[in-house]
Amino acid sequence: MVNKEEIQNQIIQAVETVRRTNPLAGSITNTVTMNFVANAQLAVGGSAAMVYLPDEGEFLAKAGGATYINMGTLLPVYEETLPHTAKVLYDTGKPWILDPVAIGIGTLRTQLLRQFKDYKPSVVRGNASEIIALAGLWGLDGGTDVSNVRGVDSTDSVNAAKAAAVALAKWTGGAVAVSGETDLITDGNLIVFSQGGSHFMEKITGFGCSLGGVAAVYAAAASPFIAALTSTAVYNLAGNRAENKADAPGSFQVQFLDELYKATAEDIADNPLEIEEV
Ligand SMILES: Nc1ncnc2c1ncn2[C@@H]1O[C@H](COP(=O)(O)OP(=O)(O)OP(=O)(O)O)[C@@H](O)[C@H]1O
Ligand SMILES: Cc1ncsc1CCO
Ligand SMILES: [Mg+2]
Repeated sequence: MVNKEEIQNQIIQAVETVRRTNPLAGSITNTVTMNFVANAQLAVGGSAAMVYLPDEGEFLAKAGGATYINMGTLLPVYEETLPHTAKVLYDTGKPWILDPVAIGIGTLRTQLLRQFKDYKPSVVRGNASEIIALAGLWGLDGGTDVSNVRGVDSTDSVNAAKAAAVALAKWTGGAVAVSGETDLITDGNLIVFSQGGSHFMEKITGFGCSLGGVAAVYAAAASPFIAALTSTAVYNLAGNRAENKADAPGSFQVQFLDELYKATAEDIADNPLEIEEV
């Protein structure tokens, strides 16, 4: 039997531990949304640091409680930085979050994402099309050979990524979070649907990226599954609240960061979630 109350207690623990301990979660992430990722990490109580170079990725992997890797805007140096950092994370057993942004574009991205299969990210976070394409690239159930990602955007529904998400979580032994109007989080045994958020989140770039960065902050203090659930829940809660205070995307983003900062552990745990067994 699934104990929802136990999951909610663990969410509360994760939020409180992060606010008390200010864990470092380093990132190698895209240049479009880097600032938003760092600010969201700080708003929930974490500490942020962004780097590009191989030895600096290794340094943060070892120094931080968890690491965020986002493939958004690849640079030549990432051919060395990303596999090097991911291997250090895997070898040291440190949690790491992979956001396979724009999977399908270019050969370096494909090559790097293929390599990550063996370094088993603790949380894979992406929109539905990215999750389906990654399962396809790794030869897992629910995946497709051809990416339906349109640039960085999804063309698939969250539900269409269910089998891929479960297969990825079973492969990594961690968790997978699929974002969309309703979010889906799985550890391969349970599937949780998290409600909330706002349509404005599609009108500002980086809500997905920053969600991944926040998941890394929580992964420094909780299991991958609870980290994925907690980050998704606080995003849905803060998105709802910000929508009530803003009437356009720019002011929404400002209100959202404030609500991320203000959300209590209990309110985050109480954000609507539905649980089913795989
Ligand atoms: N229509 C919507 N209604 C409610 N919440 C939404 C909606 N669309 C996205 N969200 C929320 O926005 C956040 C980011 O999800 P999204 O699927 O847009 O990520 P993404 O496509 O990877 O974004 P990006 O690549 O721009 O960072 C999640 O918390 C998700 O719940
Ligand atoms: C728009 C964009 N392009 C590369 S990364 C990024 C941020 C959203 O994923
Ligand atoms: Mg994205």
